[in-house]
Amino acid sequence: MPLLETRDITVRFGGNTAVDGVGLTMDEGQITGLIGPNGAGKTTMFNTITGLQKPASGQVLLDGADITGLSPAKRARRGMARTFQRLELFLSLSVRDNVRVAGDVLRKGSRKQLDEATDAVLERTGLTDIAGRDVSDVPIGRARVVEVARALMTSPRVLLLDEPASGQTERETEAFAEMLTGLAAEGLAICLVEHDLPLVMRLCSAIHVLDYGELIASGTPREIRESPKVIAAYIGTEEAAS
Ligand SMILES: Nc1ncnc2c1ncn2[C@@H]1O[C@H](COP(=O)(O)OP(=O)(O)OP(=O)(O)O)[C@@H](O)[C@H]1O
Repeated sequence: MPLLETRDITVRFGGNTAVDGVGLTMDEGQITGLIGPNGAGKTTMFNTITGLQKPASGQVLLDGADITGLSPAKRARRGMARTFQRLELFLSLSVRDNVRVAGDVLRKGSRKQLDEATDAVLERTGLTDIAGRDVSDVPIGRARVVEVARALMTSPRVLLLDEPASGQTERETEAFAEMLTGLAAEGLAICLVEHDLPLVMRLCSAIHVLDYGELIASGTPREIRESPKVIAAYIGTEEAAS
């Protein structure tokens, strides 16, 4: 059974169908890609999975349980965490406090335990050296890692990342890729929305492709690369399906 599954999700904004009957799955210990040209419906799917967007129809299942009616907070307590395409950090707080605050909200335990958990996450994500800096002074590539660290503070089972590599240098992306591979190896189900297609092809075991709100392909990176529908969807965009 997949850890996370959507069944026949449709989302409409007025007369515009942003997501049209999409069913996709994410497995434990795997990095799953969700790709598609601009406006394809990727962020809308993330919003629907995490409870920020109510679908017109369809279901979201976590571990086989229907969570479609649950609030974002309840989903978070069940192990769902995400990052945002437009960074949603607390700019007046330090890196450490941005990470710590997520644990404050969701973790039980003493102050000392929370401090220790924060240190462990900062270490795990390679942020210890900049922990005391204001997040507003941190380059965007590393600020994206701060968002991931904050998500990890909730001890998620499913982690949804919305364009995490955007704004990163090549070196930062390398370190980031290594971190994601390590997190998946520890059992996390990671879903990656990302325009850096070579990165997606390299990291993901399965990829779902949206185009104009419809799921046009699901498969391994090789199947996706060779899919005529996917190639057609990307023709005319700057991104090459290679
Ligand atoms: N709140 C909203 N109100 C109205 N239309 C919306 C809203 N959010 C998204 N849309 C529309 O829904 C469609 C899907 O948008 P979405 O942001 O999910 O695409 P995306 O694949 O994440 O795009 P991008 O790669 O550019 O981030 C687009 O046509 C978009 O204009």
